Amino acid sequence: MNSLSEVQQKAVTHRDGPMLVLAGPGSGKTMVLTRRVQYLTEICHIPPGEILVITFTKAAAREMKERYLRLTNSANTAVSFGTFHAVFFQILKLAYGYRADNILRETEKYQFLREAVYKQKLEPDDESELIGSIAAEISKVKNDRVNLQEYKATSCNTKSFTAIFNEYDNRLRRSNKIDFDDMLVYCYQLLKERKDILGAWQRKFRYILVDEFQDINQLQYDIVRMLAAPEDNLFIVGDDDQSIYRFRGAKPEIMLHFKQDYPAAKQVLLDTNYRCTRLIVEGACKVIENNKQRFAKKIQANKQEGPPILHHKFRDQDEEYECVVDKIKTYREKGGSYRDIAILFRTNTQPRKLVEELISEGIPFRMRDALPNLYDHWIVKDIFAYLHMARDMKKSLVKREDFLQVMNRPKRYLGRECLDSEVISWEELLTWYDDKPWVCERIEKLEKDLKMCGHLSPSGALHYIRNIIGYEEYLKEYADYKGRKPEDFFGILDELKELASGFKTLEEWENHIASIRAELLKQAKEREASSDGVILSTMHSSKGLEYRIVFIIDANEGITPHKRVLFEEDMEEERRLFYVAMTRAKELLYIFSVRKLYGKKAEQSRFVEELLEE
Ligand SMILES: Nc1ncnc2c1ncn2[C@@H]1O[C@H](COP(=O)(O)OP(=O)(O)OP(=O)(O)O)[C@@H](O)[C@H]1O
Repeated sequence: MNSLSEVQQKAVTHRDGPMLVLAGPGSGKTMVLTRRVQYLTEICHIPPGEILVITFTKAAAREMKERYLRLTNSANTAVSFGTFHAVFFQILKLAYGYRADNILRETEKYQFLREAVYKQKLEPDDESELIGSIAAEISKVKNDRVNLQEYKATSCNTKSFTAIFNEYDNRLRRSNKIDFDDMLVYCYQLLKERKDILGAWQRKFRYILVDEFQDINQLQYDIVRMLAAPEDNLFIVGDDDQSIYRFRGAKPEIMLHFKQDYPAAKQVLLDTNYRCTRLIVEGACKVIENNKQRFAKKIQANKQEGPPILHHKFRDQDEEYECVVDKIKTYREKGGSYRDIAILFRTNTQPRKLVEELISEGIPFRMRDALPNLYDHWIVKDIFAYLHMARDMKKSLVKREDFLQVMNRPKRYLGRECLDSEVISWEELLTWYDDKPWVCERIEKLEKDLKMCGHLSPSGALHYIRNIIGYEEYLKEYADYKGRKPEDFFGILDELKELASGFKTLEEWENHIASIRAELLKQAKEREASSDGVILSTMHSSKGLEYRIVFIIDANEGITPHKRVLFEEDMEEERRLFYVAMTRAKELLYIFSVRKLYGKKAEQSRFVEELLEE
């Protein structure tokens, strides 16, 4: 067992009242929390049932409980380890008799929202994107306790949003369901209105410990404050530099202002990193020091200097991923385990090509996040509709469904009524519109373009569809209408072109797509069975974890930091994310950038520049 440092000891043995433990990465937060619970039960003789440890994820609660059981050498405990939602649901369960089947499942949620969206006749191009952003907005409204009447929506027009919100909420009530946000809202209302119930829970949980406090939102904080009163035995642990959930409503300023809410609060700083070698700690600190909104602190490493952080710039992703694969193979040949290695990236769409590379090289891997399928994106579906039409032109068998998908992308002024058979007849189309020469002109151009496309490789056809057929122009207008940057949509086309390169025919490409799909399914099944595999994770999902070797890939502007960053506070959050990623490495950290991304010049990430600054 590790012996505690002096400051760790001070935190662990704090007796009563509020306490803030500010901690750097790898400084032993989990260890301090578990040791403190042990101290409270074994030394202070607090009944274990009076202690509540709150974490952000189920996995963290499980991990914390297991570590505590190992520490105390026991098989079970009455200490409660749970997420905010689990704890608040327990309170609601007792008050209202809710059962687990009252909790709305994710699939039901999307079904309810989808139906509400249909009623508004919004006709989005990307239905799942719209539903996702409406779901996030509903969650924000509930969590921030915003008055819906005064709220201005961003996912769609405010009138439709209000109608969708109400429809969704009524649907929940009718089916006697609550969603995850309601758990907080209802719990807050219950404890606010029923002093007797609040009193009972205050007596039950006399000691409350909260992990990852920097990620708390307003509603969670308000409830925790009520529960902790009047004794205020609130022990909070967090690292403001690792706050990465602002987009989900986390308010790191709550931790920064904790001393104002609790002037009597004691505070300690765990500033020694026991995880990473010294050069990794120094590099990470150099980057994070560029943030202005933070508790000023100096983190030092407990470990030796170790090898330097290895930064390398590659020509393109092909060269970059080849190097990742080579290094993994070499490490493995020297007897290392795959599971010692993590490859971290900013967004979960990033590693598609890498995944293909790992599959073809036979390197096992485990993904911590689901990989969204690019081929399910509406833009990709449009492109494939064109590609299929171009292929089918040769046999004069262009399908109605493909034609319908893109007939007005770009605008050709065509109506669905002009098509009545399953296979397109160009003559009939021209006859239908013979009184509209400008439409006929467009039909003839499309026919000619498709014939042309039919002779090209997939990659050549993609270029043709984008530039000659005018799909890029259509996307520009679409982005304009949506108030988005066209680059957001062009990125999908760029990525698709990259994936298409090397395939001579559409058939060859589609066979490859099918085999990758099958392989990913197989891998997902095997994931549970075999535990050895390189870890592939977004930076967000890597929080709290540690690996001997870490690769941060595509450290480029537009990726990390993400291109959607608008304000300085978002940039600081991006920097924190990069800092979290860097501090996952125990011994070896590779940071890779590319000079060309999807065929275009790419700038190295500003975070790399900050790291390399003299
Ligand atoms: N006093 C200590 N002496 C030696 N090793 C320690 C000490 N405290 C913590 N460690 C080790 O340091 C590593 C990091 O600890 P832990 O995972 O608890 O950090 P953390 O603060 O939760 O990190 P993060 O916030 O970055 O996820 C662990 O391997 C832990 O065993």
